[in-house]
Amino acid sequence: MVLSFASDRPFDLVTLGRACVDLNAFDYNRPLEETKTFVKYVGGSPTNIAIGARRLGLRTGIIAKVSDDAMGRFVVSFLQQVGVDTSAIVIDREGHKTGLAFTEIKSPTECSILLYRDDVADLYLSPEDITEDYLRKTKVLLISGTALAKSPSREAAFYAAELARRHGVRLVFELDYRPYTWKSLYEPMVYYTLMARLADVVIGTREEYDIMEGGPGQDEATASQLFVHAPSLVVVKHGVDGSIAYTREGAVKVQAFPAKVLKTFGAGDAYASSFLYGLLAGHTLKRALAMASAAAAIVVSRHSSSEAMPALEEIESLLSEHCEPSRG
Ligand SMILES: Nc1ncnc2c1ncn2[C@@H]1O[C@H](COP(=O)(O)OP(=O)(O)OP(=O)(O)O)[C@@H](O)[C@H]1O
Ligand SMILES: O=C(O)C[C@@H](O)[C@H](O)C(=O)CO
Repeated sequence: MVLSFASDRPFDLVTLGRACVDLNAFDYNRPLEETKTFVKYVGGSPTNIAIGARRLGLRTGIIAKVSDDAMGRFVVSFLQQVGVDTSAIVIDREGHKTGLAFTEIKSPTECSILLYRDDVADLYLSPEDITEDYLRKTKVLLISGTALAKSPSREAAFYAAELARRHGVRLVFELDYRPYTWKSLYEPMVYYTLMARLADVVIGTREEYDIMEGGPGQDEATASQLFVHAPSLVVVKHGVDGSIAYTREGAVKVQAFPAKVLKTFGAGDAYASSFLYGLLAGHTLKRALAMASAAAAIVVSRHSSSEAMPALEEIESLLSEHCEPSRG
């Protein structure tokens, strides 16, 4: 087992961060300016991860703040339908809105996201909204880096991380950098570093680690610097060039799977949910990485990032198709 987890907890995974709405271009393969129709999905990286992990059979929940309107109700009701626990979702009573993401699908390789996130409800999650009892109930807490972009969500995330450590909950930090939410590059540099040092597992793209480190770095050096602190597992994603996981004992690399790509976003969320599933199921690091990579390849071939999350059989079938790697 790569990591041990507390036993006898009602939840396997709780995520903390934004619960939002994605409006994905329906008449795609054109710029956003020319897109007239959109399909509405639940979105936001930590929410997608809770949904993806639930689809694989994990018992998941999410700590978030949503608007007191139709968008907030849409998010909560979808999560309930798919079996993600919503009892720690707080309703904002001060009129802040749920974030919206308009996704542009110009071509399978040219995608972008236009976020409407001014004064969004999720960044108003506050330490008072965090319940110690809820955190005590999970094996893993995943914190999204975007939750650190602003107070009081920033303090809520650090408070939750502290409670997680106190109660033997494994802490996963997903860097999840979205440029528009931060005031300067110094902010993510400082807060990412502080959170990453507290976490057991850190997951991010090379570009996101560069933001954290304040300049271009090397994967191995990134991992070694974190191993001085709490992390024992550091995952660096390189898009279609695959990903690599470092432990104190060494590194394991996995290739991306070939995919008929519809859009590029959502890959990272599918990857995290499936990777954590693999770790919690006690698979080898190689197998957990391959499952992550397979889930990501499936989601990039589909229209959404949440409803598109694959079932275990779909991941296993892709793995066996490519005969990689052996079970562990
Ligand atoms: N075009 C692709 N085809 C197949 N697999 C892909 C593709 N892009 C990404 N992946 C897989 O998804 C993993 C994560 O992708 P990436 O490094 O782009 O993370 P990310 O930037 O967090 O994703 P996102 O775009 O969802 O924010 C990669 O390591 C790879 O396994
Ligand atoms: O909130 C966002 O950043 C957009 C997401 O909702 C979207 O589903 C995505 O980018 C997945 O990673």
